[in-house]
Amino acid sequence: MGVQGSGKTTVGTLLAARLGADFVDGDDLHSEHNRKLMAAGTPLTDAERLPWLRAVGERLAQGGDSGIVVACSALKRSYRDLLRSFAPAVVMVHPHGPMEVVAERVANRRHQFMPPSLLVSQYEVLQTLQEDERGVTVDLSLPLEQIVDQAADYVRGLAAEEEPPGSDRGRVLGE
Ligand SMILES: Nc1ncnc2c1ncn2[C@@H]1O[C@H](COP(=O)(O)OP(=O)(O)OP(=O)(O)O)[C@@H](O)[C@H]1O
Ligand SMILES: O=C(O)[C@H](O)[C@@H](O)[C@H](O)[C@H](O)CO
Repeated sequence: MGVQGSGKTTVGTLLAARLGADFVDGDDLHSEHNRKLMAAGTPLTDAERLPWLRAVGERLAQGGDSGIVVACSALKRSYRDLLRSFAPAVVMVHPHGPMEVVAERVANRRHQFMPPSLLVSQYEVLQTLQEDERGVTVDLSLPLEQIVDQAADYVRGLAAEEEPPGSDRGRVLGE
């Protein structure tokens, strides 16, 4: 999860490889209508995000043979509640940090539909992870390797904790 340019695709791809899981970019699940709105510099409303979040939830719920990592902004608590209604065991990884750092990154990359002008609105909408949400916040200013280490440690820690005692599913994700 995270604002545009926070590193969801980059971190998600590396994390999925580390865990041996599939990777899906939620950007690929947006409707043509939503893509056009964003490309024109119009932030999506809750109602416009809803069908997209459902599609992301369905994809999460389908999973993959060895797990799945999905990149999705999931900016509000209510959006994440919706995703959890599809996939209750989902773990959030949130690369988070100063807007100035992200602004510089988005200024230096090309995106298929997301203009840098939407970044302020993304920070305005963002609600960070709350205490009772299963997830980890990582500092997006860190080198990618460290971000992925922290995220993978968190996910593996949870997987080990949640392994039922005496289970023959002793293998921790990605090992
Ligand atoms: N920790 C990092 N250190 C340096 N550069 C980074 C880091 N994380 C991401 N980047 C760079 O920042 C840019 C944005 O990253 P990325 O595309 O992964 O973000 P995103 O959240 O998926 O964006 P969007 O949601 O807009 O698709 C890319 O050019 C990426 O290489
Ligand atoms: O929730 C939203 O406003 C949007 O869908 C975006 O956040 C994009 O999907 C994405 O992150 C592209 O940069």
